Amino acid sequence: MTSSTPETNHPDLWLPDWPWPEADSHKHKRGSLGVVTGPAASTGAARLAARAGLRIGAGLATLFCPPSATLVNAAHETAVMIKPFSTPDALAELASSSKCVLIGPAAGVDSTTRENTLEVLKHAGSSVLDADALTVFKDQPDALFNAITLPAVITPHDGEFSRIFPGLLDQYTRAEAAAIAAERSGAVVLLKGNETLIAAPDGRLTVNRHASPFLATAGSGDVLAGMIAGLMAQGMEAHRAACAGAWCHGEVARRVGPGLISEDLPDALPGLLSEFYARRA
Ligand SMILES: NC(=O)C1=CN([C@@H]2O[C@H](COP(=O)(O)OP(=O)(O)OC[C@H]3O[C@@H](n4cnc5c(N)ncnc54)[C@H](O)[C@@H]3O)[C@@H](O)[C@H]2O)[C@@H](O)CC1
Ligand SMILES: Nc1ncnc2c1ncn2[C@@H]1O[C@H](COP(=O)(O)OP(=O)(O)O)[C@@H](O)[C@H]1O
Repeated sequence: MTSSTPETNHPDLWLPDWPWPEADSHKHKRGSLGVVTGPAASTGAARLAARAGLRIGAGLATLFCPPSATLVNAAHETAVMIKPFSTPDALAELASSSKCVLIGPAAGVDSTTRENTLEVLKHAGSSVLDADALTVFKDQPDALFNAITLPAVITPHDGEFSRIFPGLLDQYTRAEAAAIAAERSGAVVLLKGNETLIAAPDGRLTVNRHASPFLATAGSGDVLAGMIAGLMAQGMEAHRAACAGAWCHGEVARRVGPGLISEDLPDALPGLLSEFYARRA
């Protein structure tokens, strides 16, 4: 177990690795992101995430949805694409052609989400797991950890963290708990809160305090997961992508300020990204 003090998150840690498009880039080169939606009445969280992933630079963002959710998704989206799937095998095929897949936001706490999550972990180039994709492993967290063999980020809030790492938050500091969780799971663990801990299995440990209390609103975590997945779709290394996502999420929240709703966050990214772009070497 590490007892080291976390490094404070700052753009110097990841801005040099920002995946800017080259002059000869095209959308496929910039990286494809897939986001799995829940059934028809539970699709908003995944749409927030997909929009965030596209805004942060993924060349293609596609919602992978059960057939029942096709029309509701299609009615809401324009730049984000929609691909329905009916079975875990069909999702596996879609995941195989994605550089990163995000699953969990409003996916549903049921065996379908569990099977779909295992397919994503096996077939996507990299994965981000949030919300229900973590909760479904409450009774058997080792089944989740054993399936993590490729780059993966998990983004639990305290409730979700305690379901898959029972007792850690009672026995250790948040920094220690996140570090142990990363080592145990093999994933980068981003433990959300007003101070967010970001731990990698190799021992890197970062704390993000660049945030806003106005992030305490429904769907803001879904946007964060989408930002991280969008950066991983562009090839950014998992721990750096998680740190970059957390900082940018906090910065756009500060810019929006009082009255913030989650929809505002992705659309505040271009202003921030333009400042980053002007600073590049
Ligand atoms: N627009 C949408 O469609 C949204 C859908 N959402 C989805 O709604 C489902 C339920 O998510 P929730 O996160 O509300 O609920 P959870 O199913 O994770 O359970 C919430 C419970 O967890 C415990 N908890 C402990 N620490 C917590 C913390 N820091 N934050 C929140 N809960 C904490 C509390 O006891 C709380 O009652 C998920 O599938 C989620 O993705 C939410 O993301 C909100 C937005
Ligand atoms: N008081 C706060 N100060 C700073 N950030 C916060 C605060 N409350 C919540 N957040 C951030 O908002 C996000 C909430 O995510 P989450 O709990 O998953 O919500 P949701 O499921 O509604 O998307 C996380 O990134 C968390 O760090």
